[in-house]
Amino acid sequence: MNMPILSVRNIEKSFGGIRAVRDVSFDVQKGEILGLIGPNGSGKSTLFNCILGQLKPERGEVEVQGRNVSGLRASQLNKLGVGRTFQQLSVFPKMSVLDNIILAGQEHHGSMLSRLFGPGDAGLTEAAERLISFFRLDHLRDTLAGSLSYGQQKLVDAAMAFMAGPSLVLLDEPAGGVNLTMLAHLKERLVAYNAEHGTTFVVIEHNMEFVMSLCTRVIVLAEGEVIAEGTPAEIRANPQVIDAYLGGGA
Ligand SMILES: Nc1ncnc2c1ncn2[C@@H]1O[C@H](COP(=O)(O)OP(=O)(O)OP(=O)(O)O)[C@@H](O)[C@H]1O
Repeated sequence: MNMPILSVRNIEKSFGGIRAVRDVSFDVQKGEILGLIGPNGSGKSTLFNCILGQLKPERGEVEVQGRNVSGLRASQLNKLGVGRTFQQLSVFPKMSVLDNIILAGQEHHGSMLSRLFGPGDAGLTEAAERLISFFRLDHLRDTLAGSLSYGQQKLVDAAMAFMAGPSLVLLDEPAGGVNLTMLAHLKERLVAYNAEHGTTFVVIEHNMEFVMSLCTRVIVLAEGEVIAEGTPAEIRANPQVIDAYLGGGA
């Protein structure tokens, strides 16, 4: 069995009396697209933030490719090939699509990309243009990001995360607020990126259609605990999962 790209071991995180994440453990293999779902308040964001060093868990460890990364900051994780997207867009509305993506590349200076292309702007511009083409945004290259549709901005956001050439990306509700046509495009491009680059994705998502058709495996959290894990078909048919959603009113 190959070494997992991500190992989450016995993570515990409480806020006062609320045990938001309770002894959660799972592995993610290279190239997987793993969905992390669960009713509102089940601990998904807290778990993401513990993995990404934005919250300090009381207990547990996180390993990336066998290396203990507990306590590392986001910028340090970035250098190890771990990227993320946020629920809230991180594009600068008054900058063009191209400049937003180049700027993201500059922030990842010293990352895999600069090892591949060198740190010069020409390399960054070339890489940004490749991602713009990949997401089929060529016609919007010089358009201000703020004037794009929400779904198009989500594509730019993903391109920005991919500028570091990450091997693992955690996507926080990529489908939120995106219309159906753009959703299909986003999903198709994420699957294509995964197939072309072998990039591993871990996806928090409320949109069941999206998550079940995008992901190769799904983990379900309820009240801070993993209650199920399996293929999308297994998860859809799991009575405990159905109960958790109906009980949680989601
Ligand atoms: N900073 C905080 N302070 C206090 N309680 C918090 C904090 N962050 C999260 N919680 C609580 O921890 C629990 C898990 O919340 P979390 O946001 O991780 O769930 P979630 O599954 O991401 O929810 P949603 O799907 O609604 O975003 C909830 O009971 C929430 O109220």
